[in-house]
Amino acid sequence: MGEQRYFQQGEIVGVLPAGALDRVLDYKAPEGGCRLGAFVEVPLGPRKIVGVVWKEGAGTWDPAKVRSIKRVLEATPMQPNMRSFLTRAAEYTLTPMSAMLRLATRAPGLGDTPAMRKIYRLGANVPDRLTPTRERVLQVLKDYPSLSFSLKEVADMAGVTPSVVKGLAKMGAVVEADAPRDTAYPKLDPSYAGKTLSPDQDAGARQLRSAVAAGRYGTTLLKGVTGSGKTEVYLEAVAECLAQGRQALVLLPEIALTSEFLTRVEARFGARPAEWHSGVTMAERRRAWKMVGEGGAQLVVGARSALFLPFQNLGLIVVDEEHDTSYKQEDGVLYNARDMAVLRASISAAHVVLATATPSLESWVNAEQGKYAKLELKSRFGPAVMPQMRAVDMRDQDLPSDRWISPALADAVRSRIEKSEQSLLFINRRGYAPITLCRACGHQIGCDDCDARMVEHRFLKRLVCHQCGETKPMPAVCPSCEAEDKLAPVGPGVERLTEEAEALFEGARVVTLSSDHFGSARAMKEQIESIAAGDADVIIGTQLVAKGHNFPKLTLVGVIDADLGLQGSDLRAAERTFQLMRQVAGRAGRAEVAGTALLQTYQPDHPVIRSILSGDEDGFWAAEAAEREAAGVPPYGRMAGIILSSENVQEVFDLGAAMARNDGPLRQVGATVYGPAPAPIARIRGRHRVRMLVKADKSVPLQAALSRWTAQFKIPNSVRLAIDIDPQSFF
Ligand SMILES: Nc1ncnc2c1ncn2[C@@H]1O[C@H](COP(=O)(O)OP(=O)(O)OP(=O)(O)O)[C@@H](O)[C@H]1O
Ligand SMILES: [Zn+2]
Repeated sequence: MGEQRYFQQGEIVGVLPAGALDRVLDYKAPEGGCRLGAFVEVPLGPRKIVGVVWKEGAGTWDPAKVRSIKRVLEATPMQPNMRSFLTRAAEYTLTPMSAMLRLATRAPGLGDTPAMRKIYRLGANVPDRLTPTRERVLQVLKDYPSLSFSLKEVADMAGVTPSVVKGLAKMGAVVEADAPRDTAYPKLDPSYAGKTLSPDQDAGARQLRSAVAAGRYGTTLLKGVTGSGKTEVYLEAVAECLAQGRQALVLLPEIALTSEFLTRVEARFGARPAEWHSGVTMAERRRAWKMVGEGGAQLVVGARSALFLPFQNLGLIVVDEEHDTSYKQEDGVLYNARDMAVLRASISAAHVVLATATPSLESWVNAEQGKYAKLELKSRFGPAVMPQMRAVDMRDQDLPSDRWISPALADAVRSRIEKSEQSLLFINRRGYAPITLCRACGHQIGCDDCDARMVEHRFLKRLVCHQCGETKPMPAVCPSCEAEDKLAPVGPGVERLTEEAEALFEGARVVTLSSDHFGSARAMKEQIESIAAGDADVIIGTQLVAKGHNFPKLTLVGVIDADLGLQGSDLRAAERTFQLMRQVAGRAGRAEVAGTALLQTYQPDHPVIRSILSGDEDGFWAAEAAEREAAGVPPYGRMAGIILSSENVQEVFDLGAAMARNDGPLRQVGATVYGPAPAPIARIRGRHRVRMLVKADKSVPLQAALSRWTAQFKIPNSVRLAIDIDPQSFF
């Protein structure tokens, strides 16, 4: 990376402010000058905000009136390829540049002066009296001359109280010094301890290694059945990247998966990488951000926002479980991390590995068309075989309306308990019951601010709105007719299923895995580890368990409601159900004993259920692709969701109608706008919501047309307009 252009003090530069005005503004370079790309603090009105020196100044202002940059922040200047990434990501997602830059400056304490900490080293003086505790301290410092210890660390290692160390410092036998708080991550060694790979895995690893070694942009779809060892294979791509001296990023869809992954990285490379997600401390996040920028972090494991870290020399991005819907950010800046990973890699000459057992249709089509290279692992690693999948036809099962575990499934669970094997019962619904109904008047308890029912959570002892997060206690009487003792739960959630399982399988250890049940990432990690160690007989879980976990004793998976995802009008309903069912089933039989998956369904002949059971994946994708192509929807056509919201219902409908009428810029490129219509969830947090859908051919330059279209309207401050390119959800 070459040094970027330098501006002398007083030269006019253009600064893009983060998260404020969406414009590059002129400032004077401060005392000492600044480089292009520098992170700076500038005055904006009465405020001070962080920005980046984006380009030369426009010079259109009276130089006497141009204000000066306050100061240059301690951070490596942003590189040109990061600036083009942000620019292109903003163009693609129709996001204001300043909001985009905000994603790239989300380092806690970025504006603070570099934090220092006290470290302790061996001093020149000899203490007047050498007590055993003092001797131990000096010995520790002698043993590790290259480490910088904090007070607590030396004291702990020597097994003394901090005052002993302080005492030695007073005598000059120990030196107290200031050192920067953020330090580089320990070196990862690419040749530390590779596993012996199976022939299939080895061939895959070679293909990925040479793709990374090529040093050019490319994307590989790594499709491997659950338990085939995709992680082991892509870690070889990481090894190659590190050996090339470039940085690597691994994105995981779920924080709960990081801890197991970090352990595997440590086993492979001898040290732990940097971590970036909402579960790490502020101090650690600041360290990660700084070190990624300075090259002191070779590998980052993180959530989607890690894509906006200031990598200096990015050679590889792995998107694990690439089909996962959580890669789509549904709040604020609407972007899909999988697509943005491809964009960032193409700008940085990096390789992308999309790893999954059940690809998204988009990626499957890209691989079929040759845009992505394809790599397949068709069998499980070692003696493990793929689970058998069978339907339980619920029409034949004798079950009262407030029970959900069929006799057939219950028998299967019992036989596993007898053999000390584990069973997993999967239900994709948090809480106790989705509906609370008054049996006197039929009223269903809803959220005050949203057009949504409140979900009873017994564990939290509250009713919770899954749209806005609002909670309230269960009322004593019906809020509508005031009848007493008439409120009843309707339908199952994970907590209610636990209750049923505890009653059915007396004496068995039943454990619930749902995100609501853990106060911290650590608590969840411990629960997952204890299950893996065999401390549970029956696991009741939501979505959380479907992803990536390894429970060696698990041999049975029961899906309580396989039909759940097939309802609704989402164009991806079939795809999602297929992915989810195959993923959940993939938790079974990952070690020696073969696994079975039982799907409870009322529609065993539904084409999607049939293809899930038959395991004819390519057949499923091909049929799904043909249907989408015929309908001209993604990935064969382009779509954008337009969501207008306001507290005033008339205002959103009026604006929506005006937008639909004045669709000239869209029609010009052959795009069509549908709507406006009330959104399926017509009110969230007190705001009324109206949706429109824009459809176009794949070749249409949709973003430009959308910009011209929306620019025609004056959007009142009370209305929020969100444009969702390639929408994944339609609520
Ligand atoms: N070559 C190997 N040597 C030793 N163990 C291996 C090897 N390959 C895979 N394994 C083990 O097999 C298990 C499954 O591997 P891994 O988690 O990588 O599979 P996966 O394809 O990512 O599965 P999923 O899609 O279900 O997440 C792990 O416990 C892993 O350590
Ligand atoms: Zn609500």
